[in-house]
Amino acid sequence: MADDRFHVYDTTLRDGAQQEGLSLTVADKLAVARHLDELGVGFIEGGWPGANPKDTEFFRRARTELDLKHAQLAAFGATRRAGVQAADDPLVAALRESGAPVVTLVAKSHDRHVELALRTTLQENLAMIRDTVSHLRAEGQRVFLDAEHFFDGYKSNPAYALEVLRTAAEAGASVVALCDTNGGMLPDELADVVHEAAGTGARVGIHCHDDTGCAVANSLAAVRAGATHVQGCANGYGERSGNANLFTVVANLQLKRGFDLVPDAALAEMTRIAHAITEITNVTPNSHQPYVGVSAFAHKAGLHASAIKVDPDLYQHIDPAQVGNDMRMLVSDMAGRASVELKGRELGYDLSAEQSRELVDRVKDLEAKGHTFEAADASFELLLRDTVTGERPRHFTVESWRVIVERPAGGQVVSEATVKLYAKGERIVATGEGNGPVNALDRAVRLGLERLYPELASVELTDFKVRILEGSHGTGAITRVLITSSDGTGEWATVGVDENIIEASWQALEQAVTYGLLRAGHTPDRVAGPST
Ligand SMILES: CC(=O)SCCNC(=O)CCNC(=O)[C@H](O)C(C)(C)COP(=O)(O)OP(=O)(O)OC[C@H]1O[C@@H](n2cnc3c(N)ncnc32)[C@H](O)[C@@H]1OP(=O)(O)O
Ligand SMILES: CC(=O)C(=O)O
Repeated sequence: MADDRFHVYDTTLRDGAQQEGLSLTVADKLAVARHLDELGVGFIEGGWPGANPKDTEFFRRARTELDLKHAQLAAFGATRRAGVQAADDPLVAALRESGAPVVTLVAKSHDRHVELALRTTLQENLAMIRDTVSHLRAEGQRVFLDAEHFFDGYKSNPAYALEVLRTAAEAGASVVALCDTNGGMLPDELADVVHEAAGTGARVGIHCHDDTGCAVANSLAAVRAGATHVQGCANGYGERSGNANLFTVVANLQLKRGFDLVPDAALAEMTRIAHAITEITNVTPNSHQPYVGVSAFAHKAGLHASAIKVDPDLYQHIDPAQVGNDMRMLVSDMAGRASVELKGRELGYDLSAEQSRELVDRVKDLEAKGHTFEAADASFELLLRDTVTGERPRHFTVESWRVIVERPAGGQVVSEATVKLYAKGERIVATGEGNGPVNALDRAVRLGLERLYPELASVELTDFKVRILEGSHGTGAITRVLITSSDGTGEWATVGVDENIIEASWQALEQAVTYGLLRAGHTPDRVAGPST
C-alpha cells in the first residue's frame, strides 16, 4: 500500500478485546480479521505478541491461515524497558518474531507517566523510543508509534509531548498516533492539539476513547486538523466506554467528507459485517448503532412516515443501502395513515385511505389496551389482513383449551394442556405436556394440527417475553406476552394481552401458528371470527 493513502487502522483485536466481557479465541480473532479485511481496512492490529500465548499464537497462525486482500497485520507492543537494550528485551523480540509487517509501539508521552508509571527519566524514555523504533526498522518492520496519554501529556508539558513525536519520527516511525488514552477530550480542544502535533512534520494519527461520548467526533476533528491515520474498533468495542467506532468513522469520512477509504461495494456490506462480528464476539448488537444498527433507519413517528412517503431523503441522512442497511417502518400508537400505508406496501398490500385510517384507529385502540405492534410484526400483518378482507385469517378455530399445572407429591412440576379445535371440517382434541403451561399449550396445538398441516413440525417457539403492565381506567394489572417463532428460514413475533397470563399467551400462540401456516402457503378457511 502506498504510504500516501489515508490509513484506516483497526484495533478491535487488541484494544477492542480490552472491553469488559469480551474474550476472543485465536479462531475468533482470525475470523474477525477476515471480516475486517473484507470491509477493506488498511491495517488490522492483531494483538500483543509475547504478552499472552493467545496473541503470540494468533500471529503464528495468521501467517498460514490469513490471506488478507487489503489489510496489513500490525503487532502491538511497548518500547523496551528502561535500562536494557532493545535487542535484548524479550517483549521487543516477540514483536520482531511475530512476522507482522507493521509494529505499533506504545510509548509514554506524558511526563508524569514517565516519572510515576515507568519510574524513569524523561531522557531515558526518549532513548527507549529511539532505540526500539530504530531496532525494529533495522529488522525490516514498519513502525507506528502510539503516543499514550498524548493530549493530557500535552497539557502537562507540551514541549516534551512534541519531543516524543519528533524522536519517534526521526528514528523512523512512519506514523505517530496521538492517543486520547483516558478519553477525556472534546473535539475543539483536541483539534487545536492535533494541529500543533502536525506542525512537527511527523505523519499524525488519532486514537480516541469514548469516555466523553466524543470518540467519533474527536476522530473526525483530528482528521480535519491534519491526522491522516485513524484508529478505531468494530462496533466501538474497547476498554471502559469503548474506542471510536471505526464503522461510524469510516462511513462519516467516506459519505460525508468525500474520502475514498474502502470500496463502495464493501461499504455496502458494512451492516452485514458489523453483525457478523457481533456473532463472533458474542456481544449483543447495539440496535441504535449509527449506520449499521437495525434501528438506524427505523421510523416510528407518523409525521416522519408521511414525509418519507413523498421522499425518504426527507427523514434520512443517507440512503441506507450505501451501508447495506434497510429502511423500516414501525407501527405503533405514534403511527399515522402514512405509517401503515408504507408498512402495508412493505408487506405487499396496497391500502386505501379508508383502510389506512381504520387500521390506524385499530392499532391505537389496541396499543392503549397494552398491545405493541412494533415488536409484533406478525400480529400487525394479521390485523392488516383482517382490516383489508374484513375477515381474520383462520386455519383453525378453538372450541376450548385447558391447562393443568401440577406438582405431584415428591415429584417435579409438570404442565399438561388439552385443546379442542376445528380445522378442515374436523373436530380435534389433542393433549400436550411441557415444562411450563405455554410450552404444553404449544405442543398440544401443534400435535393436534400437524396431521393436517405437516409444516408445523418445523415451527418452534424461540422466545417468550412477559411484561406486567400497570392497570388503567381502574382495572387491575394486565399481562403482555410476546412470542417469537421460527420455521428455520425466518422469525416472526406475535403479541397477546389479557389479565390472565395463560390467556395472553394463548392469543400470541394462536396468532403465531396462524402466521406460520400463512408463511407455509396455506390459504385460511374463509371462516369469519372475532378479531384480536
Ligand atoms: C493504553 C493501552 O491500552 S496500552 C495496552 C495495554 N494492554 C495491556 O496491558 C494488555 C497486555 N499486558 C500484559 O499482558 C502485561 O501487562 C505485560 C505482559 C505487557 C507486562 O506484564 P508484567 O511484566 O507482569 O508487568 P506489569 O503489567 O505489572 O507492568 C507493566 C510494566 O511495563 C512498563 N511499561 C508500561 N508502559 C511501557 C512502555 N510504553 N514502554 C516500556 N515499558 C512500559 C511498566 O512500567 C511496568 O514496568 P515494571 O515491570 O518495571 O513495573
Ligand atoms: C495505545 C492505546 O490504546 C491508548 O493509549 O489508548
